[in-house]
Amino acid sequence: MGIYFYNQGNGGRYLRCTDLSVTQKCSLKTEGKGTTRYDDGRTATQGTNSLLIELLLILLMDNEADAFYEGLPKVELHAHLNGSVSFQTIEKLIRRKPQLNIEHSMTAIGKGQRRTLDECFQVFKVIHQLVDSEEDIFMVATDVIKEFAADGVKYLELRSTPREETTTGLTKRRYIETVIKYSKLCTLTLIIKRFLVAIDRRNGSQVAMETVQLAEEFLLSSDGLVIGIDLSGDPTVGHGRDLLSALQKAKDSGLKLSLHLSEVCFIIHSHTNTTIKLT
Ligand SMILES: CNc1ncnc2c1ncn2[C@@H]1O[C@H](COP(=O)(O)O)[C@@H](O)[C@H]1O
Repeated sequence: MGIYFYNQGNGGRYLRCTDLSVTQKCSLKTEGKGTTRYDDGRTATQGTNSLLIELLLILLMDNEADAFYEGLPKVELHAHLNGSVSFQTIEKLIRRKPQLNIEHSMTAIGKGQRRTLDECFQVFKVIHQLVDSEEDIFMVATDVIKEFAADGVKYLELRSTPREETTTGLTKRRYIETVIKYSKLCTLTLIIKRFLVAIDRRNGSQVAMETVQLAEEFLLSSDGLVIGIDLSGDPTVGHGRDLLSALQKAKDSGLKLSLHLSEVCFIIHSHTNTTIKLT
């Protein structure tokens, strides 16, 4: 492990620690003493200040913990495709569609920011504007899978709501085909991929039934990639009861069910006697 700090020529002093996998750089107020070394052509001095060493060890431990957690094999069972788009991919999408005037702040909820449930669902609407063609969906699905793989995910269940867009010619069938296309193409990534076709409860029972029919077709034709149905969407809209027959149909045809239900408080005016055995 090397621990040293160096001058960058602009008067700034930087601390850097290196072991086999970690390089950490940070600016420091404290001055240190030591011998001069060369690092990438810059002058460097070895630190002897114990406070600095202590700080370096903390930084290293943080990095080692990150590396440890990154390396752990994981399963990801709740990834909405358009809820998993990284900053970098959003950047590419924004560049593709400058006419939309979409800014990063409109596509994500920053750390510590508070939003209402309604505002959260508005974010998805903005992302959907950016992801509205086969090319966009293919790029998003590819990036999301690669990023999960890089994060140590070994089993990934992606879910997404098929959409049709008349302006780009996108159909719901092509949407699903495009999401699973990369999963079929990529054999190198050591990650098991599965896909759930999502029902957005806002679209009502008729669309839910059509979505189940589409999912049934893919259950039979996608070589095991499409395995189930996800019920999602704004929980304040509509009533889960109206979707029960679609969910029952899905269950009867062998599709697995993953349901967002009862996420908000309602005053219950009426009950349903229908139950679906989930296991
Ligand atoms: C409490 N969290 C949540 N509850 C309910 N639905 C959610 C959700 N988080 C995401 N979605 C659903 O996922 C869609 C975006 O991804 P896809 O376009 O389908 O890939 C959202 O529009 C919403 O329907």
